[in-house]
Amino acid sequence: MLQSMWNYIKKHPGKYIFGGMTAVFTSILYIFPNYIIQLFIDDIVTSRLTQDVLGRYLFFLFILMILIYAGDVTWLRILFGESYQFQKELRQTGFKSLLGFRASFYETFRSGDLMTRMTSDIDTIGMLLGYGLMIILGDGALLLSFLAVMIFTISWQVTLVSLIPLLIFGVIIYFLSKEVDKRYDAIRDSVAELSNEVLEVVDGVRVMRAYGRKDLEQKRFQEKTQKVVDKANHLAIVNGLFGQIAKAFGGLSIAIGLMYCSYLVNLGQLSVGKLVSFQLYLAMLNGTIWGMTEIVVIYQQGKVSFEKLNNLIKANDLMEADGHLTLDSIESIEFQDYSFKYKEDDKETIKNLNFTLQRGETLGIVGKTGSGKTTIIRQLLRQYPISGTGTIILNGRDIHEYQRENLEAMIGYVPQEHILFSQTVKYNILFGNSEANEEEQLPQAIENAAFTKDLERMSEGLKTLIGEKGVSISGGQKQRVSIARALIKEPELLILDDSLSAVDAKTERAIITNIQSIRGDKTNIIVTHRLSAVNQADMIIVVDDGRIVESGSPKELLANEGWYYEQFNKQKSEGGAENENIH
Ligand SMILES: Nc1ncnc2c1ncn2[C@@H]1O[C@H](COP(=O)(O)OP(=O)(O)OP(=O)(O)O)[C@@H](O)[C@H]1O
Repeated sequence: MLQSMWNYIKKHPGKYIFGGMTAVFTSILYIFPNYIIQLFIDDIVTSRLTQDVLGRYLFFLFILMILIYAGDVTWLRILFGESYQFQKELRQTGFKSLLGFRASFYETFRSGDLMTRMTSDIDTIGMLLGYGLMIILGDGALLLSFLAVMIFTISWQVTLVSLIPLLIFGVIIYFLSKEVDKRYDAIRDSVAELSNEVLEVVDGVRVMRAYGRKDLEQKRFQEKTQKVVDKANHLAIVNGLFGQIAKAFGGLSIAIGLMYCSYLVNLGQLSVGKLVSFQLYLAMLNGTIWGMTEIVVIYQQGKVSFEKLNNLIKANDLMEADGHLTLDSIESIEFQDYSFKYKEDDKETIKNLNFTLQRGETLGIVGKTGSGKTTIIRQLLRQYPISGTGTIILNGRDIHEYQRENLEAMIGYVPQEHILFSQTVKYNILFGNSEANEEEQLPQAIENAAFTKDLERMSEGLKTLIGEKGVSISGGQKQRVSIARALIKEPELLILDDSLSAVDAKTERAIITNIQSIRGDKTNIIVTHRLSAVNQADMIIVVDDGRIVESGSPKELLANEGWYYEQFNKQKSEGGAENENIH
């Protein structure tokens, strides 16, 4: 952690050198008011105080006050400004890592935990570079200057003796700091748990109400907030000890100093003015040492937070190294004896897949729920590291030889759970292709996704805000906005993963017909439970328990009289499937 802070400081040497010098200069100025008071008292004791001299002392005190104020404002502004800048850089680095991670990473980190790392942990680290450095620079410089003045202008023996309790105090603080570390770690974990709870409740509030679980959730939430309070109290006990011990040892050091000074005054070896100013220095020294103990707490908390953030930034989602080849088009996709297993599972989810898809063809993937259809799609999207056997060949080369980002740019993916942003309809569609022409491509994509009529009914049209800040749109509308987003990208490969489940059969037919007519020689993969969505496909594979159990054109599969044939007839009798125009 210190290394990364040091690296930041080294990047801005000018500001830190100027800030540091101003801090030291200002700290030295703090000595002078005490010195003036010392002269003032000695003048009273020796009856040398005149109105003139008093006026001069007051004038100097006034000037010192202004200089100290200006100095403190200058260096503190630099320090805190840079601390916010440092936080900004950490957030950007963290966010960049988040964007780079794959599905497997998000399955191990919970959202609340990620939020805590990106928000309060970074605040805590920033506090160390801002407030922490302020204490080190300000109080450190004060401490050194007070010590120097006490040793050289008053008495080094008195200074040493008075400091003994403070040294013992330092040792105690060192051991207490370890406890702070543990207890702070526990607090931030319980805060992360609380954030998870809030996110889950916000996400599932409708289901929660429908199941009458409001009171139960309230109770669970109360328990979690109570846990945070308990952990905070647990930490406060140790933090509180710091203050009490500091006061006790500080008092002891003032008492020792006072006794020793009085003894020297009696012997005539110390003036009364020096005794008073020594006590003032000692009191101020205590203040700075108290500040230095705070740095222990801030440091320990910063260390815990930094480790958490670093775990995120350095997290390895175990993806294989990126490939080097670039893609301009997708000519063919071939699965060769391909098997894949999720990290947590002990057996393979998809097994020995063999199929080929040529440019311009449409592949339908069907099968029972949980049979592995989405898992096949995830392999093409390279959401998981290689953990299976066999190969996926793209344009004659292993898929892993291609640059991931380049491959992603070729694919238009409509996932099962439709993720839309809390923005306008237009923003969500143009998200697929920000350079798309708004006069032509945008309305075309909307039309092809059969969303034009829905849009006309929306009061603000394309500017309608959807999601959190705007209107809630239906599941079927969400699906079509997502499809329009993929279509506007005009991708080489379009993947619809059960993306038509919430639209009626007529709308589904319209979308499929549109896709087939506009996609020309581009490739499509349609995963579906409704067989009518793939009755125009060039090839269909039927997946069962991760294996391809049937494959061929819709006509061939009907002739096979297997699972496809059964389902087709079942759906037809239920009025769902359309058997017209079967290939
Ligand atoms: N991230 C994951 N980690 C571990 N197992 C997973 C993961 N995702 C899916 N599975 C398991 O893999 C199997 C296949 O899931 P998959 O989502 O590919 O099926 P599917 O055919 O698309 O199902 P559906 O039709 O219901 O969408 C299931 O048993 C599922 O529990």
